[in-house]
Amino acid sequence: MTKTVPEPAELAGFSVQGLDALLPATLRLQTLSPLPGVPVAAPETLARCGGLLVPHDGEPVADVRDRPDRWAALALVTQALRRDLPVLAWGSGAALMARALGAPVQAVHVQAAGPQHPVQSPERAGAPRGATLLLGSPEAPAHWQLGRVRAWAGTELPAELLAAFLGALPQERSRRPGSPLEALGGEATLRRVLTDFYDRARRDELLGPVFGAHVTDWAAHLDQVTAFWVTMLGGGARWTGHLGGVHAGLGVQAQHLSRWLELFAQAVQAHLPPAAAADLIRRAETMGARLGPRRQR
Ligand code: HEM
Repeated sequence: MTKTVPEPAELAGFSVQGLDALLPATLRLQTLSPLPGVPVAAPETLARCGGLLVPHDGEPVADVRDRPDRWAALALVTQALRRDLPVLAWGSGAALMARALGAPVQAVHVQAAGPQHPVQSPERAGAPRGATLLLGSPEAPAHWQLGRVRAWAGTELPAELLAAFLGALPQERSRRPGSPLEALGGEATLRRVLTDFYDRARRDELLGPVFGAHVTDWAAHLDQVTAFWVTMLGGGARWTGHLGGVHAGLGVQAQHLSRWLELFAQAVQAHLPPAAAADLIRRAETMGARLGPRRQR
């Protein structure tokens, strides 16, 4: 399948680059589709995104069958919503945001443009539930806002909307982490916790012999266990397996599990602030409870 690369959208008479340069580096804008001078967002760059532009690119929104790139775009804006990032969307970008927020999208007949009806994208969405309608009607919203998302149905973004968006960015910067993994400091922090935990477990008189009897390659074990926790903490599907199956033949008893949880809590508390530590310990206890019944025999 060949995909035509859309021309970068132009913001009439307005330089994003110029204004963005005035913002602190931590607040830099990113864009979903090419815009001069603005880096294109990717899942791994959203953590550094101060605000997301979702420009009109004329790409489909309602029917995205056979368009993995559009599914990826939807996944990306959904992640931006989860992070509560400030978003400014227009044209087909506005329809995409509305779809990500659950609004229906339809093809529209192009209407005569006017102050109440800017030139429309060929696909238009109703305003998402709970949105504040700023211009137009509920069925044909020209401009709406929901939380930190602002959308303009027209294909050309009025300069004053961009200026207002950029002006509000410093106060609106999202601090919500994208996943529990990010909340506890990312994979590097997780690895420090797990390395410390296995140092303790290997030295432990009860657990040490069990691990010693089954683990020969500790680096590989640490990689596996890290992949497991990354997956459990929403950092990506890196581990596939069955925890019960892995432990079934190890002779794990109740005393092993409670020592495991005790040492895990010690390692977690040594590296994480109290709230993040409590969250990780609670997750381990829940998993331990699932390993439970087999232990009791
Ligand atoms: C909530 C509690 C526990 C969690 C979340 C957990 C997690 C894991 C994970 C993710 C693996 C690697 C699986 C893989 O290779 O794909 C693993 C392996 C292992 N676990 Fe646990 N575990 C728990 C409790 C225990 C306990 C109580 C013991 C007893 C000492 C234990 C001993 C082992 C051993 C020996 C292996 C290596 C098995 C092998 O490679 O043959 N685990 N565990």
